[in-house]
Amino acid sequence: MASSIEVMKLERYNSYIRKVNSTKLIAASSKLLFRVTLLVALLLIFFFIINYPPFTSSKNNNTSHIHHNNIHITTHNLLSSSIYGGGSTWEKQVRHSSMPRRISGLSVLVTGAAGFVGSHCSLALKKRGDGVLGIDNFNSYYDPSLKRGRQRLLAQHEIFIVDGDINDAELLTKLFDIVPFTHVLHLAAQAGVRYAMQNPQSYVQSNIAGFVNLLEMVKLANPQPAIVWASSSSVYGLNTNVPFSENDRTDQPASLYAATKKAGEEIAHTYNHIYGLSLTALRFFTVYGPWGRPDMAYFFFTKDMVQGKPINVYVTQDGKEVARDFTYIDDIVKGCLGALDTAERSTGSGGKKRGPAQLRVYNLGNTSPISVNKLVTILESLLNVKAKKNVIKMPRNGDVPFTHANVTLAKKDFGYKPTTNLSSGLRKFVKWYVTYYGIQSSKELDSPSDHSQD
Ligand SMILES: O=C(O)[C@H]1O[C@H](OP(=O)(O)OP(=O)(O)OC[C@H]2O[C@@H](n3ccc(=O)[nH]c3=O)[C@H](O)[C@@H]2O)[C@H](O)[C@@H](O)[C@@H]1O
Repeated sequence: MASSIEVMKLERYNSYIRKVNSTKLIAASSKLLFRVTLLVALLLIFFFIINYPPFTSSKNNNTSHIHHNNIHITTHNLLSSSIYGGGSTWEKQVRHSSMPRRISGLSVLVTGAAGFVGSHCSLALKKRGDGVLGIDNFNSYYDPSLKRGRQRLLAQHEIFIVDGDINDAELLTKLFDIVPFTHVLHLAAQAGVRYAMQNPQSYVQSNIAGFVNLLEMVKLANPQPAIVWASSSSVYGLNTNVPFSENDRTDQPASLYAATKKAGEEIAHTYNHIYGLSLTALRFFTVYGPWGRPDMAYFFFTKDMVQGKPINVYVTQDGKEVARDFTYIDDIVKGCLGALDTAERSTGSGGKKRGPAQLRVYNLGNTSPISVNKLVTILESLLNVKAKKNVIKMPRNGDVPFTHANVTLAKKDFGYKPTTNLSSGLRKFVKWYVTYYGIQSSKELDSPSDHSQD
């Protein structure tokens, strides 16, 4: 009996000792955990500082005179790390997105990547194994949710778009510091011919100041990428030679938009001449297609016709039909990639020219002008609705009566050959439109007769 009591006592004592020990163990391990957490936090802070030096490298000092004039940039300067992500995740995304996945693949910075042409080109480049990094300021010139939609599409293909402005020298310098881009596809711009009368400054800010800022940064980048950029058929202005050839005069712009694009071509000449930048201007002719721009006639005609609203169809002052060389997006993308692939290297380094560099200008059009009236007829049959047309004289708002591209040069230099006619291109657009906006599809759209030209 006595011995069983002793056994119980012993057991109780043992369990007491176990409790004391485990309490000590918990206390010791929480101390250890605290120290490890502290160490990890210190290490993280250390790596953060190493990865993100302040924006005052020697390279930036070269450009500091530019920043001082720019209020927009000064604000960013203070907030830079919070605006640009400021963590290694952001930098990893930048590197990952711009890394080519094929041997001799390009590494392309696409400005305006959330735009119409920018998003299509980014996808095409990525699909063939090139590295693509986008930059876009997601401005509200037209519905930014469409731009966010394009961004989501690109993200599915592992293309990262930096939320930023081409006027931001700090940001561009940072991107060129992180990535040795081989090319810049510069498509960021204030587009639209008629809007230039409402907001002229936005054209100067994007198409002139923004372009110069980009060129200043490219000039200092090492390696210096080649630049392919979007000019416009509107530079032909009141030119009457048809079809428009690159040698025709372009000194009679009919809108401020056209004047800023023409200014871009002259600025390109200067940077090529002084700094040895390789520059190729592509004069796009009224580009249309899925994921297009809602400010363009074919897009808002579709919207208004679906909603039963009237549309204005312009005719010239003497009552003639207005026509455009409407060009399908896939053809434009092929042209952009062809121009990138044949672009020679920039020859400068450290902001100094080391030899002559390539300077090119190409028309990218469809070579078959179609009247706006005909465009409306095609839309009527695709949407199965009758348009409520107001036929009015073209207001004096910068529009030109017709455009028509001669693309011989682009064909010769990189095999450019448009293959989509307006009917089949619009069919693809309308198909996208009704799906994207959740509109009941008409029978017409589902029919298989999808004839491309040629
Ligand atoms: O190729 C180009 O250079 C330019 O093409 C388009 O400019 P635009 O050809 O004027 O395209 P839309 O604005 O879509 O106009 C197409 C046609 O519809 C006509 N239109 C426009 C608006 C309207 O209400 N009614 C109408 O008949 C215009 O006069 C024009 O002939 C783009 O908006 C520019 O950004 C681009 O640079």
